Amino acid sequence: MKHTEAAPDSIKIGLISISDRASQGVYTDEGIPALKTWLEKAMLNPCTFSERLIADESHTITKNIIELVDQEACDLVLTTGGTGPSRRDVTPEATIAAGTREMPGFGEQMRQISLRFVPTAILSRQTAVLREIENHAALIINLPGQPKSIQETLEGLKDSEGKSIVPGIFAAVPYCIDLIGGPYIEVQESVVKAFRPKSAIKK
Ligand SMILES: Nc1ncnc2c1ncn2[C@@H]1O[C@H](COP(=O)(O)OP(=O)(O)OP(=O)(O)O)[C@@H](O)[C@H]1O
Ligand SMILES: Nc1nc2c(c(=O)[nH]1)N[C@H]1C(S)=C(S)[C@@H](COP(=O)(O)O)O[C@H]1N2
Repeated sequence: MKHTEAAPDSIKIGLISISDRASQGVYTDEGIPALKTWLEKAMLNPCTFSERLIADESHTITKNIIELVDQEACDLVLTTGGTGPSRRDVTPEATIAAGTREMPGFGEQMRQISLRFVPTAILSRQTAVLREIENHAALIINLPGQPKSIQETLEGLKDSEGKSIVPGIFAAVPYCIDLIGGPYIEVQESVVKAFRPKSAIKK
């Protein structure tokens, strides 16, 4: 469906929580709820979510990303967890295996943002990729596993009056999805301000 003022494009979003313990029921998964809560607050488009809670297994992560893009036609896939230096943290490599091209700027910006919250931000190896198949493409982004890091990285750092100090990575997502031929994403400006060149803004 093409964008019109009356009917914003609907967007399909895949959410993957990657945690050995949450997937085994040792603790309750907070990753998917935190992702959904933030997206429901930020997105003005109607969204359909496909959710997966899986262990830190490389093959399973790659397979789930590919299924969400190729079979469920997701435009955007967000993962949470498994980006650190522990032996079991394999999300970045599994994401790269599912991608056709890497988008390193997302990881770079996330580490910059996260350094404003935790000195251990540099321990996250998070990245992003495009997966481009015939007639469809998607953006896949890794977020760290700490549930609070989801809002921190997507929304960025704000002052006490809500003014942006460091923009969150979601600011660049709508234009990236435009460029890969996906739906026109509109976001709640008070949550995150999307950056698009003037020529790409639809009235
Ligand atoms: N899906 C989740 N739900 C709730 N809390 C989580 C989740 N993932 C991580 N956490 C919390 O964030 C901390 C750091 O996340 P990290 O991804 O490094 O976990 P981990 O030590 O690899 O363990 P696991 O994969 O079993 O969650 C965890 O120790 C846990 O307290
Ligand atoms: N915004 C933010 N980024 C963060 C964190 C956090 O709490 N907030 N935790 C850091 C820590 S302690 C680690 S080990 C790495 C990797 O986390 P992961 O293995 O849970 O993905 O993310 C880092 N990035």
